[in-house]
Amino acid sequence: MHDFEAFLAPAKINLFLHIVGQRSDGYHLLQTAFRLLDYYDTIHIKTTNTGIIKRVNDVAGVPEAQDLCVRAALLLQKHTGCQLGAEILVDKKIPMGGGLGGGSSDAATVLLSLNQRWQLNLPREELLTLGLQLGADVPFFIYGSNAWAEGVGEQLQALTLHDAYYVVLTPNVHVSTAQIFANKQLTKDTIPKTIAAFSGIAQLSTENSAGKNIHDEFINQLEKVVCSIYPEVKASLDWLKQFGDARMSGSGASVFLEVNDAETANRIYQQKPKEYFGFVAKGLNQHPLLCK
Ligand SMILES: C[C@@](CO)(OP(=O)(O)O)[C@H](O)COP(=O)(O)OP(=O)(O)OC[C@H]1O[C@@H](n2ccc(N)nc2=O)[C@H](O)[C@@H]1O
Ligand SMILES: Nc1ncnc2c1ncn2[C@@H]1O[C@H](COP(=O)(O)OP(=O)(O)O)[C@@H](O)[C@H]1O
Repeated sequence: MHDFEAFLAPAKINLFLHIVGQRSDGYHLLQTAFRLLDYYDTIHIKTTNTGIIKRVNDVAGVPEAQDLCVRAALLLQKHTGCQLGAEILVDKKIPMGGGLGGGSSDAATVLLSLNQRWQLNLPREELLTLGLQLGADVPFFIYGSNAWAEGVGEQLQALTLHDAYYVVLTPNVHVSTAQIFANKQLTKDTIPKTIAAFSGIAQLSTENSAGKNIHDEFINQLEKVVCSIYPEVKASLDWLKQFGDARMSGSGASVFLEVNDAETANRIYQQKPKEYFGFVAKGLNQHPLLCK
């Protein structure tokens, strides 16, 4: 690992997710609130002068050419004409395809770190536009703070959230995002909400009762459809709901419960059935690479 530098790529959860319309290309227009978590992949990067982009470890289920880290580095290289290269070691901790944004976050971390280490100094806005080419969640991870998002997730506004801890469970199923968005049961014309309405509710901190601070008006509209197709997701959500107002993140399969303190989160987590993968995380206010 000599000469490699480590860069963190945090997970995210969607505190709510509404579908408010559909674009002419079929993509759905969303409203969502993204929250960063202190649960990370680590991307180790060594810059080289060979011009070659190379992933130096195996990642189960992700061929090198499809890895979002590699694709992000190649995109940045092509966009800028940069002659430098990079060796990338991807240390995955965030479950893949679990609605926690790991792949998107890895890509954002590569764009942010190589922008510096290759001394490209592209402004944040340009990186946001580049990131969107790799996935709808990538701009959020480049944005730097928790965010209210619209469009397909690329129209971002900073969101101030109170301190909170999350119990996250990821059932061992692969949810197809495309399949869920194509489902006929999905509500696609929810009346848009305002960031002010969400912020008002999100600021309400509950002193004693767990998980009451995300109001019923702000739900994950993909959750019902995912639960009807994947009983494992429903089971883990039902388990968490014993303790409060649990939600699904993104298009699943991960589910989470927000609580006020680490003690409560750990107490709930310790009771989880052994077959569930999960973790406890603190909500972050800023991306670790973009702390002012
Ligand atoms: C719904 C979110 C919320 O964070 O889910 P997660 O990926 O985090 O679970 C994201 O916006 C997911 O965005 P992204 O990760 O780019 O979606 P993909 O997996 O590439 O999308 C797969 C397919 O789902 C459909 N799709 C996706 C996003 C969207 N806003 N409308 C859609 O209709 C499209 O058919 C697309 O081809
Ligand atoms: N570095 C990476 N980490 C995770 N997934 C990756 C990566 N590169 C490509 N992928 C692909 O992207 C898909 C979505 O990954 P991820 O962002 O973890 O989930 P989600 O979009 O559900 O939040 C994975 O199923 C995987 O095939």
